[in-house]
Amino acid sequence: MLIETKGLTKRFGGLVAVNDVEIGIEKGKITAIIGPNGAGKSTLFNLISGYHPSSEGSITFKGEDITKKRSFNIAKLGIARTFQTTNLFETATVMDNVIVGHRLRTKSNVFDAVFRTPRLRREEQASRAKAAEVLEFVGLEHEAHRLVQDISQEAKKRVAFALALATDPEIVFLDEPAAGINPDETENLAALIRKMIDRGLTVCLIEHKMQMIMGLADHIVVLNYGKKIAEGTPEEIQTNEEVIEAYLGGGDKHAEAE
Ligand SMILES: Nc1ncnc2c1ncn2[C@@H]1O[C@H](COP(=O)(O)OP(=O)(O)OP(=O)(O)O)[C@@H](O)[C@H]1O
Repeated sequence: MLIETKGLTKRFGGLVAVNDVEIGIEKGKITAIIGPNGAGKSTLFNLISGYHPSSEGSITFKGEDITKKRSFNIAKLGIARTFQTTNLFETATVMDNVIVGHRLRTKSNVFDAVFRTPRLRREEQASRAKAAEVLEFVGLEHEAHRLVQDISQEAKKRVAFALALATDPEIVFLDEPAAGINPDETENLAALIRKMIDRGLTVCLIEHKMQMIMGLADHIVVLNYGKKIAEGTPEEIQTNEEVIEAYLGGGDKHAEAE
């Protein structure tokens, strides 16, 4: 397993958002985390990517304990993520947005910036080259110099992917990558996710669009009220009684329909 969690728990005051969760994310595969609204999916992502400290339990990446690491150091290890609402700089170009993502991996400091040292110039060039490479990968090479505010919703999703890829990750966590886009655009993004797998990446995603997930995921983990209630192949999950009950049973807000 590339990533494993054991007994992972997150409490917010009295609320147990993630409750004793054990998952394994296999290298080179697409793992989907599904569950009704408020099930703890985003919190689980936040724990693994170091945005929230866990209350209990452990997280390992390639056997190394990363439970206590901060988000910056986790990103450096090769774990990237996108957010439900990625904060892009709307009035900057697509290219500049992606360059910011790449700066995470560079070393220049204020001294370098003030004196425009060779290191800074070298790194700027490298960042630009990396941004161009990932923009081509996500199919946005022709939009690189457009302002983010002028590109389509699907293209913005691709920029978010490019930002994550610019950090040279081994695994990418995608938080609802297909939210707010139409079925054709959703299929395009699914194809991009498959392309990431073909290039040797591992993908873990949260998604409410069941049709997309069932056609894309190798392995599905289902959360409900913070607990893992099922996991398995799409076929196994679709026929799992507890999963059907979680989606169709009581409760106020449930997963959005296709
Ligand atoms: N920072 C926080 N402080 C307090 N409670 C939180 C915090 N983040 C999440 N929660 C609560 O934890 C629970 C799980 O939320 P989370 O966002 O992880 O669910 P989710 O499965 O991602 O939901 P959605 O599908 O709506 O995004 C919810 O009850 C939520 O209100």
